[in-house]
Parts: sequence; structure tokens; C-alpha cells
Amino acid sequence: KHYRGRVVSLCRRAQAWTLWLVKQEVCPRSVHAFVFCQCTHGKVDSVLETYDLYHSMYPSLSIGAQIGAQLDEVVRRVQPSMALELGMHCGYSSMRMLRLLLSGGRLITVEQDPQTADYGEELILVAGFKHHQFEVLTSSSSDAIPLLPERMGSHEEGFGLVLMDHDPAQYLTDLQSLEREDLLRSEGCSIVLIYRKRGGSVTCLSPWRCYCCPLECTACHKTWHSSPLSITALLLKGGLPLHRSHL
Ligand SMILES: C[S@@+](CC[C@H](N)C(=O)[O-])C[C@H]1O[C@@H](n2cnc3c(N)ncnc32)[C@H](O)[C@@H]1O
Repeated sequence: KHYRGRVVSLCRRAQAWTLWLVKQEVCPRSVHAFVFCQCTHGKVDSVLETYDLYHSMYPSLSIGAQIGAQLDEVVRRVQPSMALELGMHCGYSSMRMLRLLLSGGRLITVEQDPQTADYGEELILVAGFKHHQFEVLTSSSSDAIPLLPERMGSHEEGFGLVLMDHDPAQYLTDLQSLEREDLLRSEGCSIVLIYRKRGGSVTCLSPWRCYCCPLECTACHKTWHSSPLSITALLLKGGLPLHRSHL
């Protein structure tokens, strides 16, 4: 029986790696099945640890524990009452943020793939979060952003924190749409951008300034280029400055 279990596990790993190598895709069903079956339900730390275990064995799209710890630090410092995530996948970064929000804080998270959104939502519920703490919008970011004003409830001040981890080609347009819809907290909003590709670049929007990134800024608040291992940059509008040493 033990031998059979090991063969099944090896086949699953081979399947996941083949999918990744051939199509650069990750199977959300496999992430969900692994985490759902192996974690302790109702314990967010166990869900995250199980996710990290998956991440160490299989190709995964989650930000992982290292970048996750940087995100934690940002959430602790910013303490947003309203947070937005674009690119939920199976909910890893959503749960990291949710567990650090102050009481009454809410997260809206957007995922364009309906099946992935369902798996992610279920894992967030498995971790013990309730629907008054988060909402999953199943649509592309460009379709979701115009719907956000009516989803804000009593949080009229806007989002204090936005995590973008969906499609870097959309980051700039989505940021512009969020500004146009007046959805960013006017006293200060932190934007966390995740970059995974080598050599990508982003043009910062005026009056947005790149205050902090673990990368070298080539023209700082105008343009910066991501280093090979680039993952995180923070753009901050007014309010609380976040410096490199804070990450
Ligand atoms: C890298 S994964 C996100 C990982 C997640 N933040 C985590 O740490 O677990 C990116 C996700 O964004 C979704 N996505 C890509 N483009 C999108 C878009 N324009 N709008 C909404 N979701 C999008 C993909 O389906 C994918 O599930």
C-alpha cells in the first residue's frame, strides 16, 4: 500500500511538471486537492504551510513563503481596512493578507478563471475565513474594476492596499482605471506589484513614485526594470513611505 502511494505521488509530480514544462501552466485542481486533503481545516497557518509544502514539490504560481513574508510586512505596516487583490489563483496570497487584516477589514479578490476562483474560494473558507471578510469576483480585472465602487460597502475611503499579481501587461491600465474610479484611499494607498518574468519593466504613473523595491531603479519614479529575480515593487501615493529596509 505504501509502495502504491509513492507511485501515485510520483505520477502526480511528473504530470504537474510536464504541464508546467510544456504549457507553463499549473493545475489548480491539483493545488486544491493537495491542500484540501493535507491541511488542518479551520487553521489558516496549517493551510499556508501545506501550500508551502506543495510549492516546494510542484510547480506553483503562489508567491511562496519568502515573498509572502514581505507581503505580510507590508500588510502589518499599512493596516488597510480595505484591500484589493488582482490575481487570486488558489488563494495563497489572499489568505496571507486576510489573516493580518484588522478586525472589520475586508479583502476583495479578483480571478478571471472560474474554476480556479472556485477552488481558491473554497480553500479560503477551509482556512476559516467568512464571507463578510472577503469577496471573490470572478472576472478579468478590467471588467471587475468598474464594479468595485458598489462592492465597497461602508468603506468609502477606498483601498489602502492593492496587490497586483495577475498580468503585468495589465498593471498600468488597471492602476489608471482604479485612479479614474477614485478607488484608492486619498490619504495614501500602497500598491504591491509582483513580477515573475526576467527583464520586465513598468512605467510608473505620475504622481505615483517608486519608493521602494528590492531592485535597482533605473530612472526611479519614471521607469524601473526588474532584475532576474524581481518580484516586488511598491508604489505609494502620499502617506506612509515604505523604504527598502522595511522589506
Ligand atoms: C500568478 S497567479 C496569482 C497567484 C496568487 N497571487 C498567489 O500568490 O497564490 C495569477 C492569477 O491571475 C489570473 N489572471 C491573469 N490575468 C488576469 C486578469 N486580467 N484578471 C484577473 N485575473 C487574472 C490567472 O488566472 C492566475 O490565476
